[in-house]
Amino acid sequence: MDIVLETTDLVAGYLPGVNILNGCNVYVERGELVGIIGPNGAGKSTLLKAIFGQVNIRSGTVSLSGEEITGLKADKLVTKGVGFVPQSNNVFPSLTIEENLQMGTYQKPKTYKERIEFVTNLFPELGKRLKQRAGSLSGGERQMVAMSRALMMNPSLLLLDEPSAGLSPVRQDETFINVAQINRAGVSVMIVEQNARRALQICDRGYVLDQGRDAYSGTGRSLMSDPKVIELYLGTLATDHTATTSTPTQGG
Ligand SMILES: Nc1ncnc2c1ncn2[C@@H]1O[C@H](COP(=O)(O)OP(=O)(O)OP(=O)(O)O)[C@@H](O)[C@H]1O
Repeated sequence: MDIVLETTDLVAGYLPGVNILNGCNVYVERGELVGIIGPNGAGKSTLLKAIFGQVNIRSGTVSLSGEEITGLKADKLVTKGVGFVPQSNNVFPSLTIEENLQMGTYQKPKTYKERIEFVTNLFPELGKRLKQRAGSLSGGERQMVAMSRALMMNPSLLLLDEPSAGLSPVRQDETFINVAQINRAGVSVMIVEQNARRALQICDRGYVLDQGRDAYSGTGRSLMSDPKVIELYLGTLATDHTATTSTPTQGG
């Protein structure tokens, strides 16, 4: 397996004595789109923040393509090929789309031309509106700009924290399509989502986090149709109960 990202027994938290991640093991293979779902407060966003050097890691490791990157700070991680798109405040509203994208290459300004070609090929709509201020965009369009800005550094791994949060159903759909498109362009992606069912539809694999542990893992399809996962996390809307091949990972 060609593994881009792997966390091993990750324990992390914000306040002294309170662990939010309680031994979390996840990985992303090169080219994969991996979803992290689970109940409110399970530690999904904390997992992304711990990987991206924004939460204290108390034990365990994070590796990027086999190199240990545990606890490295965000600026280092960006140069090593990790892109992170936080849930909110992820564009500079007073700057134009073009200026936002330029900020994405501030560490490697020479690559700007090549990278802007990449993102505007991916999202032609952005290319047409480069001079528009980001603050005047809809929530979904802002997410597109935020993801594009992270793509300006040509990341080998993109971490997305709830990109569909706060968007209308139509805009959520567009955002999931954009994420799938980024992945198809060759970028490995780890996405945290509250909209679990929709996320699992576009993911190659997923993890259900519960109380800071990876409780279940499997293909998107197997998780969506696993009666235990449905009962605990997805509600009662599922219709396909045929496949039950997800794996309880820690006795979950
Ligand atoms: N900055 C912080 N300081 C202290 N505790 C925090 C902080 N951020 C998050 N927490 C706590 O960590 C726990 C996990 O939060 P986290 O945001 O990782 O969960 P989540 O699974 O992403 O949940 P949600 O789906 O509701 O966003 C929660 O109990 C939360 O209150």
